[in-house]
Amino acid sequence: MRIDVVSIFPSYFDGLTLSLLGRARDSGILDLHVHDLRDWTHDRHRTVDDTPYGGGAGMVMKPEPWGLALDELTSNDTRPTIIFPSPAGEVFTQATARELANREHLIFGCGRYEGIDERVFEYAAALGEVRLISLGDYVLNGGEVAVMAMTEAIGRLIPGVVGNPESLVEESHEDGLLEYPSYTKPAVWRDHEVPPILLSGNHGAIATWRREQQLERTRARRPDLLEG
Ligand SMILES: CN1CCC[C@H](Cn2ccc3ccc(-c4n[nH]c(N)c4C#N)cc32)C1
Repeated sequence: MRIDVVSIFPSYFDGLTLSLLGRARDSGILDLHVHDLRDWTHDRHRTVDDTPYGGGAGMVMKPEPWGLALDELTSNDTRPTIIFPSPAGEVFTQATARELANREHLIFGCGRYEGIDERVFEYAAALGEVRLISLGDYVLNGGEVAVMAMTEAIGRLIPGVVGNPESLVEESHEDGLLEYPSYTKPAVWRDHEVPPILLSGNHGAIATWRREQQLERTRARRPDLLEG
């Protein structure tokens, strides 16, 4: 999979050179490129924003640099998926991550200020599948944090990125439930004991206990996941 990220803060993504995704990039499983939107400006000040038509506070990202960036990043392939983080978008879930992990080419466009000129989304629709996606119902200052989260959630599902694929199965939201609690040595820590069932060696009973823990936690913390 190829991922292109466009941002006015490209160094935000230095963290994607670390850990699992860093190794996936080094091994060629993940072909990730981060770009500075200002590279597609031509004025002395490398301007990417301007005042909003119709008035209002703040600034809006100009369409021209985005148009040039998208033209260049989509020139070599069929139809990429072009994702713009937005508080007005569909909410990103594990199902979204699974869906996007099967795509060949993702382009993430990180907005800042009050957002990107709407015509950019209209223009992009002729170049690929456009998705406006929100990280959740709270306001961030731009799209970069969302792209970091989405890239990690998607990247870890790409075959070969996570060493043991089995670990992708028993985790929160994969089966619609929250994950069970985890423990490791020592068996007793500051008078806190590991649940004895986990030391029993009875794998059937352990599996049953873990499932019960998942249901109990989901009922208590995320009853919405059990509806419908
Ligand atoms: C119109 N609003 C006004 C308040 C400030 C906003 C700043 N901003 C500019 C670009 C941009 C992109 C994503 C997000 C964002 N916020 N919350 C989430 N879950 C997001 C996600 N994905 C926020 C963003 C823009």
